[in-house]
Amino acid sequence: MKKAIGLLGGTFDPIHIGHLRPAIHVLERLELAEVRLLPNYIPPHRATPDSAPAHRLAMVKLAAAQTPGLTVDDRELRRDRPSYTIETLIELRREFPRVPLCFLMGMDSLCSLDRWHRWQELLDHAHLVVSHRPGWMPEFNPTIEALYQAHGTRDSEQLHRKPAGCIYLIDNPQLDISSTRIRECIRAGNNPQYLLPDPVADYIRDKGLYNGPVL
Ligand SMILES: Nc1ncnc2c1ncn2[C@@H]1O[C@H](COP(=O)(O)OP(=O)(O)OP(=O)(O)O)[C@@H](O)[C@H]1O
Ligand SMILES: O=C(O)c1ccc[n+]([C@@H]2O[C@H](COP(=O)([O-])O)[C@@H](O)[C@H]2O)c1
Repeated sequence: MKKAIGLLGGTFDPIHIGHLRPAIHVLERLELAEVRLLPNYIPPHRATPDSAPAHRLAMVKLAAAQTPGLTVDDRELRRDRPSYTIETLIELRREFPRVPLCFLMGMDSLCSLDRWHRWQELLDHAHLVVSHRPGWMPEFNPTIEALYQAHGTRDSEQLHRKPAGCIYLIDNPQLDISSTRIRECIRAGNNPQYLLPDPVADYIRDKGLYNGPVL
């Protein structure tokens, strides 16, 4: 079987170290072929992002350019409608019929997975690799608990033996960073250095995103 592909979907408004360190950790620990960063167009379950899709994509590209193994997949931005993960996974599965696909997410995303569009079908097309996130204990509601009982594994080899169907909680270094906090930091006129890659911070400053000063 070909090497597994990692997928990290997000609004990335903006992309930050809390996305990138877990992505690199998973890439290396699970020996993935790559981790594709998939910026969404219209996030299904949240308010419209502050910055336009083109800005969010540009920042994701700047972040990925610095790191071997991280690539950018802009397919959701080419669909002019809410970015439902199930549609993305079905499309990718058609392109890679037998390759293991690992959809990466933070613990916050797993805890609310039962509110995703056609969530029962997600594991037919991909594994879920879940990073711990400060403030989010793996305390599942009964539906997610049942899903985890049926699909959870502690054996990472399973992710390579099967193309889809496992939930794997990965023990990653935890970083208490969010895009919300970064937007607030910039809005308050504070310095976001070391929370996100320098080229992304420069881009935000140049474009005056999040009401920061345009230089
Ligand atoms: N610090 C973090 N540690 C682990 N996973 C994270 C972290 N930040 C984001 N993620 C995960 O990355 C994915 C994309 O996150 P998203 O782009 O919404 O970032 P965010 O920081 O949660 O944004 P916001 O604060 O705007 O809600 C989600 O699956 C989320 O759980
Ligand atoms: O498909 C859904 O219904 C769905 C609901 C919520 C989130 N998602 C996806 O989960 C990823 C993280 O979302 P977010 O809102 O935390 O940036 C991103 O790829 C979203 O498109 C998908």
